[in-house]
Order: sequence, then structure tokens, then C-alpha cells
Amino acid sequence: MPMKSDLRFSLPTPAQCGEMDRKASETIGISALMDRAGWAVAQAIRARFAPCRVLVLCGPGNNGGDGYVAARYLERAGWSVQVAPLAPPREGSAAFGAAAQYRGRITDFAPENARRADLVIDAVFGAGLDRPPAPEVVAVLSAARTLVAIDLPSTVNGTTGAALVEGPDYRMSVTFVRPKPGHILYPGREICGELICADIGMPEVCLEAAGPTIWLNGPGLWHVPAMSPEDHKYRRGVVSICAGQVMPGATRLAAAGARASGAGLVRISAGEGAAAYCLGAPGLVIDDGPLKTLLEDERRRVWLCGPGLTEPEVAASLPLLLASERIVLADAGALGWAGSEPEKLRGVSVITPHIGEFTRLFGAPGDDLVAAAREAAQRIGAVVVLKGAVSVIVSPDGRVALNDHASPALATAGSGDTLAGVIATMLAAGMAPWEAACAGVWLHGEAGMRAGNWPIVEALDAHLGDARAKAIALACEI
Ligand SMILES: NC(=O)C1=CN([C@@H]2O[C@H](COP(=O)(O)OP(=O)(O)OC[C@H]3O[C@@H](n4cnc5c(N)ncnc54)[C@H](O)[C@@H]3O)[C@@H](O)[C@H]2O)[C@H](O)CC1
Ligand SMILES: [K+]
Repeated sequence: MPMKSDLRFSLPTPAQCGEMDRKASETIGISALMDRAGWAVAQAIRARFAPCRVLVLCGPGNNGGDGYVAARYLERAGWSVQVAPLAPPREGSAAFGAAAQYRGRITDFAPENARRADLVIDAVFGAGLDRPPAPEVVAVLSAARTLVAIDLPSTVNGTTGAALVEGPDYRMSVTFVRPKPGHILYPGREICGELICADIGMPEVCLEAAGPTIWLNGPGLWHVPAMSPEDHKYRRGVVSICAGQVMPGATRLAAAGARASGAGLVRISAGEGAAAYCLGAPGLVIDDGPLKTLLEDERRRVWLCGPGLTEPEVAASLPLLLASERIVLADAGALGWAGSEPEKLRGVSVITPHIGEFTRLFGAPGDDLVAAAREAAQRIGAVVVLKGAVSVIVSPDGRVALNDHASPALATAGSGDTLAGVIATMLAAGMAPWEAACAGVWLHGEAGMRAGNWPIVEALDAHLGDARAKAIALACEI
């Protein structure tokens, strides 16, 4: 499990935020937090907009309470402010207190008022959103010229990032303590606009009590081994790759990715197809012997099976690897071989499907990628890396990392083969499967960001070493 120090990477769900708030009400008190939250919203707005006519749309819960506070601070700063309540806060609640402290202008919750304002603040629903907002609410939000959300847009599910209804895009969202998964996952990420996360002094024990299980991927959440004077190739780790005869390119890309990210030795198990690989990179070792014999070498613990393999080639290799209890990363052809029977993959350590491969294996994931990937990981007892613009990396024990450290530059053929090679190197370096997968995805993303405009997939390799060095340096700083 990530440790207490990893709370800085946590992405608490709205339900966990409820738990956090309950814990906070026993210590610091919700009113104090609400005051800081509303103040942070007012500050973020003052830093980005010139004084203008603001309308604050306030719902009945604490999100609305934050809105009343923001209205009060903006008015105090000399801005022209009106509040439009959707419904009054419950008597005695912190939001009720915040509403009472706001003594400025009140107007109707109506589209024409939103249209007249220069800036509309959405404090209708936040973490408490539990069903699609009514069409009247969406009509008022949609009438705004410029929208800022407090915590979350009132149309976005904070757990999944799904849009509960079709609604407007926001210029900015100001959240508190930590971002929520819905701020990171699409389409929520896009709807939110610029994301600001304000520190409102939430005691760490409250965040800990919330028990987050979703993390933002980054160095510090995991540690990649650094170079050491005692290194030798077996200590750095051996990556073995099952190669096919039909599509050698995929295998070669995976091998290059594994080498460029720091594997001590990469060997290609090519059988009768060895000739196709022998004239490739000179640093590669090509084996033409039978897999069964190669598996007698105990130093060859980590195997990559799938890139460039046909289904018969997978059938001839994967069951043998599993029977010999190797650490196996299954990708591409290996996922196709399993078809719609993912149990055939039981025993592998990591699978790396894109959404199409995931759907063939487990069925369509629907709106909740995290829940679908969690179920899949539990079903086969392996780490699932669901690849996408935001990749979801799930351990069978329920830990989830969301990776937004990536670039559209990675959306090119062969990029997945490179990624598989990088993750295999992390496994060969001795990292546990979830950590290895998280690290591999981050390094691959970093290489994509460094590779400039429209890189070909081979260009990623030149940046993987620097990406690894950066991950090591960042993890030390944290
Ligand atoms: N976590 C923090 O650091 C702090 C967060 N704060 C803010 O508190 C809100 C969450 O407040 P909560 O009262 O739990 O929920 P909401 O205000 O989002 O709404 C609850 C209210 O609305 C009803 N409801 C939900 N969905 C709908 C709908 N579609 N239609 C009608 N009614 C709906 C629901 O039943 C409740 O009655 C968080 O977002 C932050 O902004 C605090 O300020 C303290 C610190
Ligand atoms: K909101």
C-alpha cells in the first residue's frame, strides 16, 4: 500500500471527501474550512480576472456555502456581486452560517441573470452531486458567458469524470485539499478547464481517515532503482521477449524500449525466426533454442509476451511461461489470444490493453473506467494498465494510479510496444508489478513529452534514459 507520505498523491473520491469532512467536523470544523475554501476561490478569481459583474449560483449544501463565502470576499474587494440561490441551506449547517454572513445582493436563479453577468461562479453542487442536475439548473449554467466551478462543475461526476448531462465547459475549477479523480479523468478533465487545487489547511489525519485508494501517478509514489557502482547486467535485470516470425517490428520496438530504459540485458527468444533479428541492434542477444530450454536459466525471470505475436505463437509460448512461474507481461497478441476468456491470462503479472483490447477481454468498460479496470484486475489477479489519454493502472488489491503525465505524441503505432518494453525493464529491475507498471507508464509519458513534435515511435527511446534519471531525481526530492 502507498504510505502516509504518499497522501500528497491521493485523489480522494467525493464519497471519501464526505468522510474527510466528517472527520474535520470533529477537529478544525467545517465553517473554518469553508471560509478558507471561499477565500481561495475569490483569490483565484482575482488573480485571473479584472473586476467585473459576478453572479454566484449557490446550491443548498456546503458547495453553496463556499459560494456565499466567495461572494462575500469578492464584494469586500470591491467587485459587483450578486448571489442566486437554488435552494436555501439547511438551518444550522455551516453553509447556513456562510449564507447569513453574506449581506450583499440576492437575485433569482434564472438564465437571464446568468447571461447578464460577466462571470458566473457555479457553487450549485460539488462533491455531493448524486444525480443529474435538473434541466433548469443546466439552462442557467449554459447561459453563462464565463464559468468558474467551485470544487467540481455541477454536471461532472467527481468519481468517474463522466458528464451526467450535456452542459457547458468551464474556464476554471477551484478545488480543495486534493484533486478528485473526476478532475483527472476525461471528459471531466476537459470540462473543468484550468484546475486549481487550494490548500485550505485540512489536517492530514482527516485525509488519511478518508482512506484514499486512487493516486496521481508520479515519482515518489514509486521508486525506480538508480545506477550503482555495484551494478552488473543481471542486477539491472534481464528482459526476455517472445518473438514472432510475422511482425518482427513490434518485438524490436519493445526490445529497444526495454534497453533504452535501463535493462541490463535484453534477449529475444526467436526460435526459427532468429534470422530476422540477428541483423538488428548489436546489443541484443538473439536465442534460437526451444523456449523450454531457455527457461532453464533462472536468471531470466521477466518475460514479455505478445508484441508482434500471432495467436498460435502465443499459444506456443505463454502457457509455458506461466507453467514455469515467470513474471510475465502480456500485451497485444497475448490479449488477442485470450479472446473473451480473460481467465486464460491468470498467472501473468501485468496486462497492458488499450480500450479496444480491454473491451474484447472484459466487455465495454462504460463510464467508470476505474471500476471496470478494478474488476478486471481482480478477475485475473494481475495488474491492469488500461491505456489512454489518461491511463488507469490498477492492482488486484484495489490500488489505482491515474497517469496524466503523457503527450498526444504517444498516439502512434508501436508506442504500446515501447511501453511494454519499459514496464518489463522496471519488473526486471525488481520492482513490484503495480509500481513497475506505474513507473513504466510515467517514463513513457515523459519520453513522449520530451520527444517534440510528431515524433516517430523510435524517437522515444532517445529520451527514456533521461526520463529515468528525472524520475529518480524527483523521487529523491519528495
Ligand atoms: N472537502 C473539503 O475540503 C471541503 C469541501 N467543502 C465543500 O463542500 C462540498 C460538498 O458539500 P456537500 O454538502 O456534501 O454537497 P453539495 O454541496 O455538493 O450538495 C449536496 C446537496 O445537494 C443535493 N443534490 C446532489 N445532487 C443533486 C441534484 N442533481 N439535484 C438536486 N439536488 C442534488 C444533495 O442531496 C445534498 O442535499 C464540496 O464540494 C466543497 O465545495 C466544504 O466547504 C469544506 C471543505
Ligand atoms: K460546483
